[in-house]
Parts: sequence; structure tokens; C-alpha cells
Amino acid sequence: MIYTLTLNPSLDYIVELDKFHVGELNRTRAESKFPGGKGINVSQVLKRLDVDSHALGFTGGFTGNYIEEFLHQQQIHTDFVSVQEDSRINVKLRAAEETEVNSSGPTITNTDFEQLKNKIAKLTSDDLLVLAGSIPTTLPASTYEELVSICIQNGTKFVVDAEGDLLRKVVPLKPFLIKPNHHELGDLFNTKLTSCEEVIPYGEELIGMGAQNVIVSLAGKGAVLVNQHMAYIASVPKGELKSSVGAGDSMVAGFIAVYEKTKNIEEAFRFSVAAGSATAFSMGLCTKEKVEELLPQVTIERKIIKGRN
Ligand SMILES: Nc1ncnc2c1ncn2[C@@H]1O[C@H](COP(=O)(O)OP(=O)(O)O)[C@@H](O)[C@H]1O
Ligand SMILES: O=P(O)(O)OC[C@H]1O[C@](O)(COP(=O)(O)O)[C@@H](O)[C@@H]1O
Repeated sequence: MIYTLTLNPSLDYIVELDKFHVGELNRTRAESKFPGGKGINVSQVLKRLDVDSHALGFTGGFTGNYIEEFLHQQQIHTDFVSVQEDSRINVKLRAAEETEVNSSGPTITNTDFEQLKNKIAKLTSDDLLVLAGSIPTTLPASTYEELVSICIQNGTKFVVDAEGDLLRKVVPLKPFLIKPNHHELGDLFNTKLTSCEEVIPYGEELIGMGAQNVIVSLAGKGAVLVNQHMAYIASVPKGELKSSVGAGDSMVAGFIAVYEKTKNIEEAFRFSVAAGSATAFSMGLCTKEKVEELLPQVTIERKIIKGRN
């Protein structure tokens, strides 16, 4: 079974404005709200791709209830630890540019955390856990390492989609997949990356450090997958960008959905890119039909790396 872990779920409140005036009263043109948080988005996209998963993490208050009810309506299994304070609200402003304000999240007590660890300890070597997104500020920076070490003890395969120190610290623990975007990858290595070709050596470095597969997304400029055997560069489909919120999460879901069925890395990567773009071209997350429509537009170039193959 596939499990997703969202330590900091959110209600994503997306407002559209013709123009955003800082320091003035703004009125919206349209608005929508969705449950969010990276693991939750992965579960939602998996469901749209006909793959079942269980969503784990912490939820609380009226926002937590909203998130859980929304997931249940989509027939997604949930097993959240209930916390005292409200789950956070993340604001996404869509004007000429996209501006995001992600909140820090509710207080998580030691008892809450212990309850979550007990749930993760029940996963087995037949399971896959996707750990995705930021952690509430009350949890220690070592949270992902602690949870991953439980997975390692039980032989549970794990995927990590996080940034900064959270990501850096789990790479040596050999995640099956990590998916930084090019900004997050650049931040890890204290550099600025702008093209697929530039990204490959840094992807290789992460493989050397322990990751098994690294997908780096570069929004509209393409995507790269690096593993011990090969590097691949994918083109992205052309279309009108509606909202890129959840595009990265859709890539993770698309990859897992195809890889778990076929064990074919290249096909999983191609589908993953189509899923990312299908979400970027939609308000909200992609549908299976949209992903399949875009799939023929994704071309994959294999890069033979000197010293390997
Ligand atoms: N402007 C765009 N045109 C086409 N595809 C896009 C665009 N922006 C995002 N995508 C798709 O979404 C994926 C993830 O986008 P990106 O913004 O890099 O990730 P994240 O959401 O993690 O920051 C890309 O690999 C691509 O498939
Ligand atoms: O946990 P973080 O890093 O604050 O991110 C949470 C946000 O990420 C999202 O899951 C979207 O992620 P991506 O755009 O990176 O795919 C939103 O739904 C949510 O508001």
C-alpha cells in the first residue's frame, strides 16, 4: 500500500486578481479553496490516476475537518493524528505573478508525535511512504530523519519531497526518490541553476550522496531524472499556465503510479512530467484524461554519463 505523510496539511486559499496593489484594498476576481499540503496532493492525484493510498499526518480544528471531509468525499483513506490547534491556511495570490504565503502550522505536542510514529511503525516492506512538505515549527529539524529511520528498520521504501535541511539530512538515508525543483536544488548547493544540462551534475552529486532517483523540475523549462545508471532530460508540453500549485506533487504521484505498476523508470518519468504539466494547465489538480492528453508531447532524451554505463 502507498502511504502519504503531510506533517503540515493546509487549506489552500487561491485568490485571483487582475492586479495586486501592495498596501491597498484589493478585491478578488475569483477565488477557490482546496485541501493542500504536499502529501495530501500526492494522495489526491494518485486517486485520480486510479491508485489507492492512505493519507497520514496531523490535522486540527475547522480547517482540519474540511481537509478530511474533502478527502473522504474523494474516497481517499485518512488516518490523521488529531491536534488541538487549527490546520493552517496557505494563501496563493494569482495576479500578473503568483505569490504564495505559506503559514507555519499548529503546535504539535510530544504525544501527537508519538502517536504518528506508532502509525508509521506499522508499515511493512510491502509499503511505500511519501514524506512531503514542510514541518510545523514546533517539531524538531530531525523529524524526517526520525521517521525515515523507522521506515529503514521495517524495510519500508520511502520518497521525500522537501527542501533545505529537511532534504539534505535524508539524502544519505537512501530515499527511493527525491524531487527538488531547480531553485531548491540550487539552494542545496549554494548556486543558481537555470537549465536541464546544468542540473545534471548536481543530480549526480545527490546520487553519490545516497539518493536512488532524483527528479529535478524546472517548471516550463523541462525536467531531469538522474539515477546510478542514466540521466534523462524531458521536454514539457506547451500550454497555458493556470496555477502551478501542486504541479510538483503531481509529478511525484505520476511517477509512483506508473513505476509501481511497470518498474519502468523512463515511462514513469515521462508520465510524471505530463502529470506536472496537466496540473500547471488546470485550476486545481490534474485529471487522468488531461495527463494522457499531454503525454505524447513529452519527449525524453537519454544522456550517457562518462564513467557510468
Ligand atoms: N509553465 C509550465 N509549462 C509547462 N509545464 C509546467 C509549467 N510549470 C510547471 N510545469 C510542470 O510542472 C512540473 C513541476 O513544476 P515546478 O514549478 O518545477 O515544481 P514545483 O511545483 O515543485 O515548484 C514541471 O516539471 C512541469 O512538468
Ligand atoms: O509544506 P510547504 O512546503 O509549506 O508547502 C505546502 C504547499 O505546497 C503545496 O502542496 C503545493 O506544492 P507544489 O506547488 O510544490 O507542488 C500546496 O498545496 C501547499 O500550500
